[in-house]
Amino acid sequence: MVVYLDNNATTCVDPAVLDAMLPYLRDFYGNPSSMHSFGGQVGAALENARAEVAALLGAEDTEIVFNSCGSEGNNTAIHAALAAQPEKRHIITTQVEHPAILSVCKHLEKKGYTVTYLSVDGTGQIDLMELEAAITGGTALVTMMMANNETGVVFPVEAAGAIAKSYGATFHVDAVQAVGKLPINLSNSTIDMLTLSGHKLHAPKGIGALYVRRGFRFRPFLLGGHQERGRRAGTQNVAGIVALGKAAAIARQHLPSVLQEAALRDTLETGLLQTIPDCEVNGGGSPRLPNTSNIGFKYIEGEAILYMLNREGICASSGSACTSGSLEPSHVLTSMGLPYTILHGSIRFSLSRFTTVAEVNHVLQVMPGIVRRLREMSPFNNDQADWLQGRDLVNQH
Ligand SMILES: Cc1ncc(COP(=O)(O)O)c(C=O)c1O
Ligand code: FES
Repeated sequence: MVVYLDNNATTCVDPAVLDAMLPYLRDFYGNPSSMHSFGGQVGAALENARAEVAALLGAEDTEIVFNSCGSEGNNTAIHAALAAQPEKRHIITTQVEHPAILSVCKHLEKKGYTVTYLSVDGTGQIDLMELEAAITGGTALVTMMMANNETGVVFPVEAAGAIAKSYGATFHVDAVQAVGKLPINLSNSTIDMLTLSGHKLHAPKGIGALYVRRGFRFRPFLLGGHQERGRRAGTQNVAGIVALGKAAAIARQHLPSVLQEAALRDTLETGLLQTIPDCEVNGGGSPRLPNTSNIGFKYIEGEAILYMLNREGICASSGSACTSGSLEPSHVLTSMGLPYTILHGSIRFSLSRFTTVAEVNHVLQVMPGIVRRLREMSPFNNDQADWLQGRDLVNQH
């Protein structure tokens, strides 16, 4: 049995989504831009999908631009915001964004842009006063995530957007983790552009969308053909778009019962906290996504926990060094100022509407034993241990 609790990394394709897309791989292979009706029927499917995605976001159909993934959406949005106000060379983002934002910002700094990275507190939350203090009339863009992929912490985006608007800055939101998990209504919103990604909401990988508010002076990132009303060149991923449309329709139906998902997450979280000493919920003091639980188990390595969980058929993840291939612990947890023991011993469980009570119970059954065994093996089993005092040791992991 595989217990899949890594839904913030990616999700399974909903069987209904697969059924909807298959005909567009097998039978209806026409080009949606073609003049003949064989292609034309494909074009109609695209527009239906666009309407479904728009409905999930409370947007208009024409405000949805299909693309390949969340990373593309984020890159495009930043590019478009800077092109819309080329005289402004200041960007505001946060320290805990996804690399698809942070890497672009680092790159832009080398090109002469100034970037402010807003800090977060111990609960993973930003301070709007810090945004107020940083923003000026010269700020081209404020970009932040709606919900954090590692901790699930939700940012007050509408309030941040109101500040951005009052200074004339473009406001972009990376909602890759939020879409389908939180209600979103862009019809009355401060958001100019919003990124989503299909594979986080039970559509396949390789399809995404960027919402671009009507009237926003958008400059395309990919130049070429006139697809997507000239806003994203390239023959569309028709099957992927149909899949995203179906996934959006299902997500919209499912939204009212997202609270049940939160109940299952809470069962997992409180169960672990009750049975395992010395652990805490990262971001627990902030509003969070209903599906995410990031827990720090002190004195042991997250990677060791993942290894043991894997042997039990349980998929989870850690935002720390080894899994991401870098030598640093999670930039999100580091920005929260968490102690080293937590930084290295944190595990993210992320659920979906397909997660069952039996799966959660399985985790609750095996986790206490795993943590106990690892702690027995660990020489570092209290906060006073010498190794914790030596900062330089941390980077050797
Ligand atoms: C918050 C956030 N933004 C962007 C992305 C990138 O999305 P994609 O994998 O579709 O490029 C992810 C994926 O992990 C994410 O969690
Ligand atoms: S983060 Fe991988 S060993 Fe510490």
